[in-house]
Amino acid sequence: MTGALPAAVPGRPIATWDRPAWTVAELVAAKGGRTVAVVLPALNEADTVAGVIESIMPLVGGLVDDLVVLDSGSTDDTAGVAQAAGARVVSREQALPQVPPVDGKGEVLWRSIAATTADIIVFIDADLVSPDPMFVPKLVGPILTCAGVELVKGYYRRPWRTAAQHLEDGGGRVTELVARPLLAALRPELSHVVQPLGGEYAGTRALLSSLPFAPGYGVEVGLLIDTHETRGPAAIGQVNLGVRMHRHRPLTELGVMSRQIVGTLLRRCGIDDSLAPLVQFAAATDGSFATQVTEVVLADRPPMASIRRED
Ligand SMILES: O=c1ccn([C@@H]2O[C@H](COP(=O)(O)OP(=O)(O)O)[C@@H](O)[C@H]2O)c(=O)[nH]1
Ligand SMILES: O=C(O)[C@@H](COP(=O)(O)O)O[C@H]1O[C@H](CO)[C@@H](O)[C@H](O)[C@H]1O
Repeated sequence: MTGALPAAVPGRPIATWDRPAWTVAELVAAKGGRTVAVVLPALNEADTVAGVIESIMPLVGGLVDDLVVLDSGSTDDTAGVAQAAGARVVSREQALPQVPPVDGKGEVLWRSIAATTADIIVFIDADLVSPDPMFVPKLVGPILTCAGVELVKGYYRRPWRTAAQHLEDGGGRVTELVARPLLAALRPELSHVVQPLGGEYAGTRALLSSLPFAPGYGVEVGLLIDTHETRGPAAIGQVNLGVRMHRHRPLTELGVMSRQIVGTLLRRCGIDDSLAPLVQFAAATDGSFATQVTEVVLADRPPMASIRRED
């Protein structure tokens, strides 16, 4: 069922489904008693979260057993919009009451393991624009049909709206300028993962609850490296989801994201990080430059399996 594997690179290639052809009915049959949860991490996504939920709702009750929005401390109406669209909304505090929450994407993905009991968890970003309803089926396909696969990363074209509203590939700036070059340098066996930072991926509960979760935007690269380290390349798959469009943050915010990703990546590779904050410079209208300092936090959350829960 796999597509053509990528050309051989150092280490074993990652199993790649370039033209996934499973039908939803085939996947429902393949579940065999396993349960599937879809989790949308959401921080102030009131504008887009309903559209993402609507793309998944037709699967609820069949392929999907639980559709959860893990609210990341939103100050807009993300929770209200998500609930009205039919998702179950869980706050960080509700997910794990006995552990005070910290900010960041990694925190909500970690807490989502406690917020659902599903055997397979699919993460889908809540800032997607017109997501394809087949994202979730394609992501769970390899896990449901291919024994041993425990983490499936989505990959896609990432068109970028230019001023002329033309679509041209240009998304994934941190992926192309930071994550991919650093992985080539430090973990070449992961060089052929097309979207190492991609926010659309599926994992088994057994895997996800056994790993630490890096904070903030380091979570994806941390899980990818840890899965490779602990389970080997055969546990990782990647599947072509077609086209993905999302909200694009300004460069300064991606600089902060990059600092987090670099810190996590270095630490996972046994290289000390200075823990120095990121200092950025914003040009003022009078020609001067104002500094903006952002601290980096690299403390992981421990594997959820090690947390005693107050049920
Ligand atoms: O502290 C955070 C930061 C991000 N997110 C969510 O994680 C996903 C991806 O984050 P973002 O859109 O900021 O990354 P980008 O896709 O722009 O690179 C989105 O659904 C965010 O709402 C979150 O839940 N908590
Ligand atoms: O890939 C990237 O370079 C960044 C930023 O993407 P864009 O340059 O705004 O398309 O997005 C990554 O990081 C996000 C946060 O973890 C994820 O949600 C995206 O899926 C991931 O691609």
